[in-house]
Amino acid sequence: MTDQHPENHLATRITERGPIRTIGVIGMGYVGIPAAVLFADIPGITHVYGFQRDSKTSGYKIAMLNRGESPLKGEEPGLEPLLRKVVDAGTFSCTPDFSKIADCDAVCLAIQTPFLDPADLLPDFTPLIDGLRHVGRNLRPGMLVVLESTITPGTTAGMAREILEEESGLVAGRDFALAHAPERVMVGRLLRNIREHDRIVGGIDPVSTARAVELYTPVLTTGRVIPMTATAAEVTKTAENTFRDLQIAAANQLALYCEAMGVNFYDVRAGIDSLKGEGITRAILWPGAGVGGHCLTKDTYHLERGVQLAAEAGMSAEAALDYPEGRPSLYTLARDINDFMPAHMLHLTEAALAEAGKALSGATIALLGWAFINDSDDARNSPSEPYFKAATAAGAAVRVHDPWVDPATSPDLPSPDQPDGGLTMDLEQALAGADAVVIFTGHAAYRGLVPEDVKRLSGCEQPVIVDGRNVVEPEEWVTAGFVYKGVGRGEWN
Ligand SMILES: NC(=O)c1ccc[n+]([C@@H]2O[C@H](COP(=O)([O-])OP(=O)(O)OC[C@H]3O[C@@H](n4cnc5c(N)ncnc54)[C@H](O)[C@@H]3O)[C@@H](O)[C@H]2O)c1
Ligand SMILES: CC(=O)N[C@@H]1[C@@H](OP(=O)(O)OP(=O)(O)OC[C@H]2O[C@@H](n3ccc(=O)[nH]c3=O)[C@H](O)[C@@H]2O)O[C@H](CO)[C@@H](O)[C@@H]1O
Repeated sequence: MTDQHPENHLATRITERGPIRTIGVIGMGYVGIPAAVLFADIPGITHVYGFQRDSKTSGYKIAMLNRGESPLKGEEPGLEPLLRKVVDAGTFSCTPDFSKIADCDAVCLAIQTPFLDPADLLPDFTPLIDGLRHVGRNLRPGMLVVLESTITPGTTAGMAREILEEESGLVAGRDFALAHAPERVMVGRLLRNIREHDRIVGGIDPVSTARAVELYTPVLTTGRVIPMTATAAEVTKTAENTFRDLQIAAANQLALYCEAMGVNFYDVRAGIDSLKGEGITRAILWPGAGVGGHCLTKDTYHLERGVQLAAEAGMSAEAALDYPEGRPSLYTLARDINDFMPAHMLHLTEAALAEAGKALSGATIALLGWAFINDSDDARNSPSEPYFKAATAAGAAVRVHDPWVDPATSPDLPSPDQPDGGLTMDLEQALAGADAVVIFTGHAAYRGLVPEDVKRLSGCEQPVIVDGRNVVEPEEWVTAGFVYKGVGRGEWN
């Protein structure tokens, strides 16, 4: 007998299975580890398996986690004590044995989804597909499968569903529940973000959504669950970062206009920001040397690809995208503007050196900041990198400093072929002989730079400073004999 209402079939299977007691989280990384230990700390949960493949690069995490030690870099308040608590309580264990997925009521996939090559902007779903196959082979009726990874809209109801059904012989929405619940964590506040941020939860059908809401609700403290469809959840995640990137691009473009008109962007920003009130406040962000990191540099392209795939999938006529003929996407244009900012920083450097009677070729540049974000060692997709490459190609000698990024442990070095990768944590070493000091990251250490000290350390009669994060006070540096340029600052010499 074919069930006219497959979701009722699923509801029956879920009822038969009862409340969620055993959970699996695949991918013991920045997202998976906090998710797993928070699940394991919920009263009534019997066990949480942290599934981690025993790979060369990450297999070491298995033993570490089972000892109650976190393999994550940097400070994560509360994480290790909670990990130790649930390991000691026996409610969490890490394993490479995927067959234990069959014992779970719910399985979450928190696997990385990098872009293979920034040039083609296509995501590398290989690790995620491998994880989905492991789940499919161990899938049981009534189970809930949740994708937490950041994915292209359409992936949950499309590729993921197909793989799970192919591997299991079961039918999504009839035999098992399937949903997407994107992560909004930020490194340094993983546990807090999961507990306090609202949680978007989207199923491929209402029963799947309800089961996913049941899974995540006990984890939240001040956050609330926001239910929707799986594809809407995928669009929400990618669009929330697309919008942030767009807002930054709007600030960057206005900063370029202000420079061209000899106007101080920060005066204009204060003016715009003074407009307060319901419906008229402006969300103006900050211009800078560029946009880096793992989220904003990619999520726009996930969103764009989602629209493209929907069109190619021949969605119903009304789903075809209606957009001004031949016009580029506003969002990819925003990406282009943000990706232009390192080039703008080089133009500012060249102009400032020219005012000091020097050329870019043959100049020595102290590039301050390799991390993509303030007071962090995270250098993923750092805007400093394209600047470093372009300045070096133009004949400048570039010395990179960052007080947080340790050359000995950093996977992304300015020039790996150099003994220390062209990166130093010693500011005096970086400043020695510099014709130009160029600030790329708003580290607190750079806010306290004293112009006279920097000039002395550089040994340069008329040095140059280019401020990409508005962290120094122009007048102090001009008075100390620097040629000053700053993003959005116009003429200050
Ligand atoms: N890190 C963040 O701040 C953050 C924030 C929001 C969203 N996200 C998204 O969450 C996802 C995970 O990101 P992350 O930072 O935790 O990645 P990560 O690289 O830190 O962790 C991924 C883990 O999964 C493991 N893994 C990969 N393939 C596997 C497989 N087939 N089976 C078992 N384990 C496997 C890896 O070995 C690694 O330990 C990504 O899609 C990312 O975009 C990350
Ligand atoms: C869970 C998740 O996905 N979280 C994301 C994560 O994003 P992230 O880690 O990439 O950090 P961002 O702060 O977005 O910075 C990115 C780059 O943009 C530059 N920048 C920033 C602001 C500005 O006004 N002008 C700029 O030029 C900055 O220097 C840096 O290079 O945290 C944000 C909250 O911090 C979240 O909103 C965002 O969803």
